[in-house]
Amino acid sequence: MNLSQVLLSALKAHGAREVFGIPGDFALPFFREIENAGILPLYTLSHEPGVGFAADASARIRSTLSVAAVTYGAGALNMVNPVAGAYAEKSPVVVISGAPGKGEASTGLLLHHQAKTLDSQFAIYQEITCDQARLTDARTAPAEIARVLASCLRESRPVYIELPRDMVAEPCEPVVALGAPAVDPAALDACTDEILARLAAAERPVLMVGVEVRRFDLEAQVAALARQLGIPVVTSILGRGLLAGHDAPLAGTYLGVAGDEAVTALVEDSDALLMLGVLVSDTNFGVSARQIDLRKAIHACDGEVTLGYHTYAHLPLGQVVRRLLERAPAARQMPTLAPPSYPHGMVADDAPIVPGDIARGINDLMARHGVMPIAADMGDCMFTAMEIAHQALVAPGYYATMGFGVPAGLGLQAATGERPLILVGDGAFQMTGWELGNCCRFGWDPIVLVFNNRSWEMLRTFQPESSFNDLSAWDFAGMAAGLGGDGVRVDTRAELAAALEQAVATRGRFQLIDVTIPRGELSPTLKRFVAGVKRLSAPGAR
Ligand SMILES: Cc1ncc(Cc2csc(CCOP(=O)(O)OP(=O)(O)O)c2C)c(N)n1
Ligand SMILES: [Mg+2]
Repeated sequence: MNLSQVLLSALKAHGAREVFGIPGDFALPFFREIENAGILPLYTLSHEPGVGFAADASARIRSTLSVAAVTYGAGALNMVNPVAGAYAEKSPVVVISGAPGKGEASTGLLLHHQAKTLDSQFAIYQEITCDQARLTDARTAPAEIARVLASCLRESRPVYIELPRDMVAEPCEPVVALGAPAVDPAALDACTDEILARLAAAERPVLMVGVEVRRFDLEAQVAALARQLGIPVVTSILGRGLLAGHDAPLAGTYLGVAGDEAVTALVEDSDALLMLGVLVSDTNFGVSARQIDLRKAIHACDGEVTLGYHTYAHLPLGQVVRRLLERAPAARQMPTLAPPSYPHGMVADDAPIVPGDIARGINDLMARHGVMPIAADMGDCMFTAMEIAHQALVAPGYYATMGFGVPAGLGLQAATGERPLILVGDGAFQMTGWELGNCCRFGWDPIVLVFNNRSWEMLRTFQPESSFNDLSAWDFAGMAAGLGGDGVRVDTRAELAAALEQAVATRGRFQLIDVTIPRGELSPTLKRFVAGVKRLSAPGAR
């Protein structure tokens, strides 16, 4: 085999099921190898941010690594933002960048696509990946690939592989995958015993699940653990959608002052908050009504478990969950929880549409036609997603970048074959919505709801005096046909209800519903979030 075939085979063996990418002259030879080898299907998109977001979503929904292949310089540096978001939200994306060959790198000329030096890109990617390799020697390449792919899966973070274009066809030995690092059984037992002792001594234990539970494919085990422990479960905002379809005593999503009061009280009154795979971020905890004393919490994330003032190192979450399941006593009783409730029954009348209506309309639609995986962009559409019945959701809930929604929806359909629902604001659609033009090439047919308030509304809520938050009215519905889909603008709730039914009934072409929302109208969740942030950030609030 050659180096490209070895790399592609190793990627597939480690869980990759496709490559998203855009070539360039430094990557053309590698893309030719991808196409000729047929080891992984290649989906080329139109702009590298879309490549990164699509690969990120594929990794999230399949709970394993994914691949984003680009050219050197203009391509790879164009993808820095999505990879940074994948790093922040623990999504294992393998970035493969073409690069100048040995000969050209030594000409002494400034090469096209070169920024500062030929090492600059590698240095930039060192900041947003957990491991890196430059495949400049076919003798060491298998071990380099094995190391980097093992890091990607172990850390659940992006990694970076630089592939000089004169190396792609070099004969190469296959990759031998590295095994998982050994775990100290005594430390694991001491840690799990301490966790169980704290939970047993607590009067109000609560389990909070976060992104790592999905990333390490632990939802079934964590649902079983919650049942065995007999304690209520909540998700973090970034963990929204976790345990959907699993039998777990799920109370809802913790949103602090922006969320359900009962869920907020459950978490903030707990005397033993067990956080599994939760990122302790401002979006997860920044709107806590009361400061949660994290020193009383038990936090398992990033391969460590912290209890109070001490930390157990090198304990992967999967091992901790496995050992807890083996050692936890059977629950005396299950918590009596009111199941989470979600708004239904949108009135299909001539009233204008507000974001809360969209959540109701989608909940009604899914009650009739079944759930769909959801990709949400940053903006009020993401807060509206918190009001949609709990199911698989990918959204930039912590890194909070715009542009994620449409490409992530395409990544979902490429990865799962399931038709996704995409929620995106007009501002974010202006960034990456055009990737919909690639749907017809690959047979994708997402249903896309554009929250068209002609505004950067989230910014306006924090700075209403600035007129630069006003956007003009783009006719997104009118643009759909030119991109190979169907578009309709809806101004009333009756029109929204009809458009949703029509979209579900139409397969094979993306369906874009351009939803007119009066400027200034917010989802109930965003209203509470903004009010909470303003109140908690007021002088003397804490
Ligand atoms: C890549 C990037 N650049 C800027 C910003 C900063 C921002 C956060 S929210 C927002 C406005 C979003 O407008 P949209 O119409 O999409 O949604 P809505 O507020 O509901 O009306 C901006 C510009 C972020 N997060 N990411
Ligand atoms: Mg908007």
